[in-house]
Amino acid sequence: MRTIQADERPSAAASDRHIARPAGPSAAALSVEALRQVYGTQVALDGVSWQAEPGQAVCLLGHSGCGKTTLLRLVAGIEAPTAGRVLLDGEELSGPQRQVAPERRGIGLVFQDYALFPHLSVLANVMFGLRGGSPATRRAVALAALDRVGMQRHADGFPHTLSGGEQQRVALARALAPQPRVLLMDEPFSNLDRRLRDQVRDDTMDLLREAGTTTVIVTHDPEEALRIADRIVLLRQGRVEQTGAPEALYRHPASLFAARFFCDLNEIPGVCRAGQVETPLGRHAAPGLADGTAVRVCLRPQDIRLTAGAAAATGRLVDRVFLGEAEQLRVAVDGLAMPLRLRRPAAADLPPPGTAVGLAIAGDRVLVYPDAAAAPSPFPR
Ligand SMILES: Nc1ncnc2c1ncn2[C@@H]1O[C@H](COP(=O)(O)OP(=O)(O)OP(=O)(O)O)[C@@H](O)[C@H]1O
Repeated sequence: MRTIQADERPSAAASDRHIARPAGPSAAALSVEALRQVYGTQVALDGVSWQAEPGQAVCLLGHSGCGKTTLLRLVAGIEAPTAGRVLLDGEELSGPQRQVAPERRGIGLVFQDYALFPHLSVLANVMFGLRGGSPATRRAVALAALDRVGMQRHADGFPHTLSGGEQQRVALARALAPQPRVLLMDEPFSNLDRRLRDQVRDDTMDLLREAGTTTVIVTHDPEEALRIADRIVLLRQGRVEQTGAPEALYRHPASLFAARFFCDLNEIPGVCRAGQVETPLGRHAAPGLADGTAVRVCLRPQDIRLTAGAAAATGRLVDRVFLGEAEQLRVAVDGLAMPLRLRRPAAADLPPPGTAVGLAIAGDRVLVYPDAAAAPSPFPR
């Protein structure tokens, strides 16, 4: 089955954030072509291809075990692929004939646990990866890198005296000091608590955007990918499920898997007849699906609202969960096995449970997919 590229949709180009992102002087275009990686009988990657333009931030996104870290290791050159190629500005780094050593690739790495040397000072940690030039020059370059991440005053300190966010910044300075052509980051924010994570993440992405560094970031968190990426590569069991700009993937997920990945969905089973699916919430277009196809009609909770006017359906309010700024309502609708979930800004004027309510839905936001559970898997391993 051909994977639909979200970029093929007209809205993708308009929302591609990298257009406004100038590439740094050393930033390179990275592409991986048909990468395959097999460990014994385990197929970790199977025909994976994607590109990062110079200066772009690409997020490799997917559930645990889908092959994200393996991809990073192949790009870094820590492992050689079973098949396929890695290219930097068109030059083959890994391929059937060639395997350039990691230290000769001009690629920087930030590990999940930062991997700072505990016995070296902050400054020595940053100087560690610098080659060439006099010790005084290397020291000046390392201090400048620490300055960029706001850590110069900790130059003589040691990693164990720093907070998690500070260690992350030192790791970033160490990776950026040699001016890599590409920076790879493996779950770089996952060790930080939530409040600190947002701040460090925004600061890091600002810095990388300023430097114009081509960056590949591994994450399993869809919100993080939507927030920081110019381009997302969504992986599923060693294959690319979909690639594109964050907004394109969110608005136009190419499969039920992709839709579920980015949002909690109300899923209503149905059957396609003459290009449409009849549900208790009305009739929905199902273009391109054959008569008799079992489908899932998917509605995001934020695309359903209560209305006193013309309603797609009526139901009875079951309950409300207060979420701070927002609230989730559950509404039972005749003909649906499960109550519908709605999300809206928290309001004071909620009727009591059991009240009859009208429901309006954003018809242009309804997603319809073949029901993967009712059909053979399109992703045989
Ligand atoms: N050296 C190895 N030997 C055998 N199997 C491996 C090896 N490295 C990875 N795998 C397998 O390859 C698959 C992909 O692993 P990988 O670490 O790339 O996933 P991941 O998406 O990074 O997962 P996580 O988010 O949990 O870190 C997994 O099934 C894993 O068990």
